[in-house]
Amino acid sequence: MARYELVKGSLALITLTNPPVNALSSAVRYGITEKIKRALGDPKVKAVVICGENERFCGGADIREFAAPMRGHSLVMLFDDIEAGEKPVIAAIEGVALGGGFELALACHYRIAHSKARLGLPEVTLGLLPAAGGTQRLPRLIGIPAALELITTGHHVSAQEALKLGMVDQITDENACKMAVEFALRAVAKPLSSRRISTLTMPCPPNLDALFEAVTMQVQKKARGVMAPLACIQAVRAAATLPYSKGMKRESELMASLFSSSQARALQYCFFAQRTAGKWTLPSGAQWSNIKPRDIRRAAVIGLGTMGRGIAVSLARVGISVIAVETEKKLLETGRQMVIGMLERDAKRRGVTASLYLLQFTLSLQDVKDVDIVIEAVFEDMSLKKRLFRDLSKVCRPSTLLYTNTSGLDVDALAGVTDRPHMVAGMHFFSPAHVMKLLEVICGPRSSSETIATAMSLGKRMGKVCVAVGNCPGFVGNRMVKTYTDQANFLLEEGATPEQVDGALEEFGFAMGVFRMSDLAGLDVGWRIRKESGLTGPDVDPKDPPHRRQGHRYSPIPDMLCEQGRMGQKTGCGWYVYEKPGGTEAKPDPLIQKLLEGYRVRYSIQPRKISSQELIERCLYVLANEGFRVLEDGIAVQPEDIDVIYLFGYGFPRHRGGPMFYANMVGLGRVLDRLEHYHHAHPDVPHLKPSQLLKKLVACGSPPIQKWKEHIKTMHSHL
Ligand SMILES: CCCCCCCC(=O)CC(=O)SCCNC(=O)CCNC(=O)[C@H](O)C(C)(C)COP(=O)(O)OP(=O)(O)OC[C@H]1O[C@@H](n2cnc3c(N)ncnc32)[C@H](O)[C@@H]1OP(=O)(O)O
Ligand SMILES: NC(=O)C1=CN([C@@H]2O[C@H](COP(=O)(O)OP(=O)(O)OC[C@H]3O[C@@H](n4cnc5c(N)ncnc54)[C@H](O)[C@@H]3O)[C@@H](O)[C@H]2O)C=CC1
Repeated sequence: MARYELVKGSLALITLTNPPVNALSSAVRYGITEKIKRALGDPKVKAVVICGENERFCGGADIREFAAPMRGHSLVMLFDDIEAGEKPVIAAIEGVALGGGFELALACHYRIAHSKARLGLPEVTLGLLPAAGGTQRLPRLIGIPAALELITTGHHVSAQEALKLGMVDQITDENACKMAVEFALRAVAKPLSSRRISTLTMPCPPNLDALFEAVTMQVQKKARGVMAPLACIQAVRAAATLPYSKGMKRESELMASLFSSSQARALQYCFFAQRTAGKWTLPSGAQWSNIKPRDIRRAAVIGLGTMGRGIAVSLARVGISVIAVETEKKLLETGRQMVIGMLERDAKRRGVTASLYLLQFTLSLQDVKDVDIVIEAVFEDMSLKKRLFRDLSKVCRPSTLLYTNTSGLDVDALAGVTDRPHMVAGMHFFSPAHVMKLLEVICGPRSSSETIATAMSLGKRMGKVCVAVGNCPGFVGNRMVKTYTDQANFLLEEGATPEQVDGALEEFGFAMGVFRMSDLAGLDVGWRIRKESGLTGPDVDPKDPPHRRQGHRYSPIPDMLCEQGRMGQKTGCGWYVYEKPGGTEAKPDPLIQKLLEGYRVRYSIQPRKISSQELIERCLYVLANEGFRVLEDGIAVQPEDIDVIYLFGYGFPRHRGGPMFYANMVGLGRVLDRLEHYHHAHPDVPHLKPSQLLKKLVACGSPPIQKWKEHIKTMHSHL
């Protein structure tokens, strides 16, 4: 786990050997401790270089080991020994130096980094703090403000930035290890006292209290209820106010309070869930590792509305040429200007040149005949989309793959009108498509493995987190979110207000509650979908009373808002009122209060006071319940896929892990009990009826989430 070599007769080269990221597992910690002892004790050795195998210095502690209490050699003692040693130790940083890996580098006397390396202390993103001296050494090295920024956000920095901040001593385009060896030979003669970071005097700005207060407020605003960033601030404050040894003690106490917290477990689960979702498998046996995706160079985007524009930008900024198609000159021109503006702003932010030469705009579908793929983003209208897919199969060459960005229509029905049903699938982007990280890739029953692999790999190339899911109305995300918004609407009928429901959800950790989010997205989006599925509009069965549709309870309140032209932020009012159309500051609207009161009177609903507990349980347990049904139906293969969709597409608070992980944390037995209770109270809401899978898991003793897969019938997979 750590290799030892004597080079140039007087240098010990210690290489961490724990692929793929040389994580500091207990075996690695043991290995380095032994090798450092040997190097420091060998009179032939005058200096030491530490590097990592496969051009990666170290990705930090082995996160998998955090599931159990930490055992084995202590990093803190090892790092103190390295720093206190009388021989210069040089960290040769290639690839990454993150978390414990960067703390190891901070304990060394010098740091040489490759120009492409990335460095940082991302522990906070795992619900922890850098507890191997990171919170004490980094502020001493680069000052309190910069250290606070890095430690509380977990941001990685480039080697160039690290050099500017003083985190490394030198950067190189050559092999960092070779450079470090040469550097070490020169360092032998130099005194080490000024190189021991723990002994440096802390550079303290004069207004220390104000600084800590401002950062605390910033953190509380950005990540409400999240513990780790606040603990990070306290640890850095200790560095600023206490001697090193006392600061280390405080760092360790704060880490102990985080280490076994539910937030840390949730955040670490998110880290692995994201990686698990990237490893998709189809029932045919095709998977991420054995199917070659097509190389995509030219794409067409049909429809330059809200979504088409973002999709065009996402493609062009990774070097894919785009032909965008619209129906009218005016719409094409508006779309063109928007896309160009978005690309230019994006390029400016990234310090690159906007790749405008990759864009082409047309009113003729014939122009897409030679592209590798088409992504359709026209109105959510099945007959329009079918017409378009028929035309596309006539226009495009036989090898062109066809994708739809529908938010919930049947992908297979679209495949069925083409001459190439196996080459059709869904690529469901989220709005705004050039910003949101999630991409649901929808596998129709006839979609080929290559079609799916190509969408997944293209998504990754565009910087998306891709999740492969099956084909059903709303797929995973929108199918589930309907149950959540339905509950929120029912709660309004029963006595809650939009601000009460949103307040409870925001307190839980959502950046925006369900009603504020609907106002932002536009209420007309859901209205159009409800009309399309016959829940409102002329297709409604006239025998259905207003609060019942298709045999179940239905809330017509959102439709009533749309009928009044209250479409959300864009019209200046929706569930809330805004200062102007397009305004963002939501204020409670007395007209909504009146509308709700009138509704309750008309349907003889006695309003009641609803607790935050009920608001959260009804909205979130029903969400997880539908997640269990999604798993049961084989629309998602594993709970991690659902959670990743909710984390990246719906703003589910990361420190809660996602709806399925949250249900697991609450306890499946409790979720089942509460759903039974609410279903008993509202028998006309089928989504409150506990799913079979939930009952089965509880009957099996509520296994941990990683084991649920064993209880899901994979032979029914629709992927
Ligand atoms: C009281 C107790 C006191 C304890 C004191 C200890 C305090 C500490 O020292 C705390 C820490 O370090 S916490 C760890 C901090 N490090 C990180 O957060 C880095 C996590 N890794 C990454 O960002 C990317 O993997 C990275 C950028 C490194 C590489 O990205 P890639 O996209 O190239 O590769 P991935 O697909 O992400 O990863 C490849 C495989 O490696 C696994 N992995 C990555 N980092 C790991 C890590 N740190 N520990 C364990 N496994 C890790 C990753 O899961 C993936 O595995 P497979 O999915 O099986 O292939
Ligand atoms: N808006 C959203 O938040 C999301 C929407 N979607 C889906 O993306 C699709 C597009 O939605 P939006 O961009 O919001 O709609 P939009 O109404 O903003 O834009 C649709 C555009 O398609 C154009 N169009 C219509 N027929 C066309 C044709 N035959 N050829 C070329 N262009 C044509 C229209 O002129 C319009 O500019 C829909 O299927 C929607 O369900 C998916 C995810 C999120």
